[in-house]
Amino acid sequence: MSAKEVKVRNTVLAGGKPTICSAMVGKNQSELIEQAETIVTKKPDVVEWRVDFFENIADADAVVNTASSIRKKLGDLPLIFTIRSIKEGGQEIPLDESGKVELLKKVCETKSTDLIDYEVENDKADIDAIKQAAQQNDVKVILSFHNFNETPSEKEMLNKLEKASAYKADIGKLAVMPNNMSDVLSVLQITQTAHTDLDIPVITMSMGVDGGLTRLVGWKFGSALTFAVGSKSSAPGQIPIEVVRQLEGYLSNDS
Ligand SMILES: O=C1C[C@@](O)(C(=O)O)C[C@@H](O)[C@@H]1O
Repeated sequence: MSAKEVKVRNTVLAGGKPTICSAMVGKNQSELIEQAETIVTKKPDVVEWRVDFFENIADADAVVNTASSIRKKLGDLPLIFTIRSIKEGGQEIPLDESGKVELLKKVCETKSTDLIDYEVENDKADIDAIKQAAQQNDVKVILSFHNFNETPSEKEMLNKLEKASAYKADIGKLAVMPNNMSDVLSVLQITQTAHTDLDIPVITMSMGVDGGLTRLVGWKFGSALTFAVGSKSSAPGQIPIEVVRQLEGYLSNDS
């Protein structure tokens, strides 16, 4: 397997092949289980739990128990555990950064997830602590960057992905909001550049209605994962999984 591929359970995250993630955004265990059951029927390749939506996030045992109940519903589908910060488009949560880091480490130690998403702009010491707990427990780390207001310059976007690589993330991720179609082209351009030049896989998307096309064709430019709606949307512009899957079929060589 090349350094640009990450294998989690039976899913290979690379670029250049269609791979879909659906998110769960329930506020309690029963909503999450219901969403997991619906999502599984839609056959994504990966599932994300957006834990910032979980009302019991401050109770680490509740989080770990819920992760294990979700895990049972997912069969062999890889799970991404994400606490998106309010700064980068997430929900307000009753945990400060050190509480968040402790929770992420515990989730790694209890092997409750396959991947952790943490933002690349966080303190390097926190990133290193999470990376270490993850590595010891065979959990992969995605270092991500989000901007829900605008699309930074191509140079800045590439810098974020390069930083993820320099910090030894397993995968780099970038989600930004376009204000025009040139912004959408920029995301596709930097996706191709990062896919060619970096030594880790990258996940990219342009959000909103205008960015929607990146969710359909990003993999052709090297994005290793696209987020599509399996039960409920977790970001603007996400398209139902059935639509993404069908189009991917037409764009694949083996169709
Ligand atoms: O980072 C991402 C990407 C995303 O923001 C999107 O635009 O699809 C959705 C989030 O749930 C996920 O954590």
